[in-house]
Amino acid sequence: MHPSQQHFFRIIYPLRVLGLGLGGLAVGTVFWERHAGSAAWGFSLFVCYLWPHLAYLVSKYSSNRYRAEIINLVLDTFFFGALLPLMHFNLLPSVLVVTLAMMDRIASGIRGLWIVSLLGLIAGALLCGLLAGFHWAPESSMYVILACLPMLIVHTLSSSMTSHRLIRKVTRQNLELDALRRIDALTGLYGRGHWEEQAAAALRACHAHGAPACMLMLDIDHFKQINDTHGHSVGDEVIRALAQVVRRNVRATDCAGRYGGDEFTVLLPGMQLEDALQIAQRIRAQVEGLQLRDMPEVHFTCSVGVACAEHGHSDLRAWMTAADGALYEVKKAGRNGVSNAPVTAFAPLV
Ligand SMILES: Nc1nc2c(ncn2[C@@H]2O[C@H](COP(=O)(O)OP(=O)(O)OP(=O)(O)O)[C@@H](O)[C@H]2O)c(=O)[nH]1
Repeated sequence: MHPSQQHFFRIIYPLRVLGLGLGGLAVGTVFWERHAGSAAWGFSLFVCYLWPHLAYLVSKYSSNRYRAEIINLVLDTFFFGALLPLMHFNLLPSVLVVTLAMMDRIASGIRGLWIVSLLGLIAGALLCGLLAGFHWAPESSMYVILACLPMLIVHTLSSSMTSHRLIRKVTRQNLELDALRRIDALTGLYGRGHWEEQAAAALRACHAHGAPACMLMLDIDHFKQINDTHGHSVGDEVIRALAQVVRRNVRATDCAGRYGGDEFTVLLPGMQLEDALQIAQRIRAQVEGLQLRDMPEVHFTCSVGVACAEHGHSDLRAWMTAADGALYEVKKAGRNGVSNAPVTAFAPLV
């Protein structure tokens, strides 16, 4: 059973007991004022104080509990409809019963429930009106108004609490979804989208006030061969191991991401080229010395392109192209190395 359905079954019984119990107070006051007969009293006592327990037992022992509970919800409104002519359409309790019942059914989110319930309510009112007669006495006395208040107050507060819980749950799930979007599942490094956002912000800071920043672009050498020789799961292990090396060598303020496949990008805000090259060399050397625990015979290396943010980079793509160009140079020169994009002198606009 889906957790949301379990929750639905858990709360519907106490809510029905409470709602109908308080509703019975209002109905009873109207009946008392108009000296209702025993049939009307008997019916309202059944609806308000017996039916909630009966509905619970019916759904509990039903083979399809969800369906049984939906039928119960429609039957609820059929009974509410029947109470309207018995109350001679006393205005306040009638309006409250119809409005609150419809509110609950709309809020349940169950498709079509409110419309079927509305039909059930009209059917109940018509049937009971035909049997007991249609009498019209809409004035609500002060006693009836007072008797309606508990139902109104409790319903309003419980609806607000439900909305409050729902909003908190949706907010929490949105945060979790956001974390999933930001983090690469295989390596735990940032994913491409988040990394690009951070890198674009660093480039904007460079344009705005000359804040330095460097980017490393890493690619595992002959990774396809590793996959082909040892299998995809060893390939994944290699990716994870490289990610660990990257993580060990960056600061908390840096942003290390897996850009896709066997390609990694590291953003180093506030860093000059010399320092960035040192970090790149350190990562490259540590990757060269890596040994997988279960596959010590697998060795691999990586190539790194380094590029500093420049005013001449019109956008992130241009900055990444510079780092990619440096990476290409390393690959061309035989791999397992580090290279940087040529630094262009900044010519101020006149
Ligand atoms: N195991 C594994 N393989 C992946 C994953 N994503 C991409 N790949 C593979 O990574 C390989 C990438 O190879 P290429 O970038 O074409 O080239 P390479 O073999 O690394 O060669 P060079 O980059 O030129 O040194 C492809 O075979 C992809 O199928 C992944 O998540 N796990």
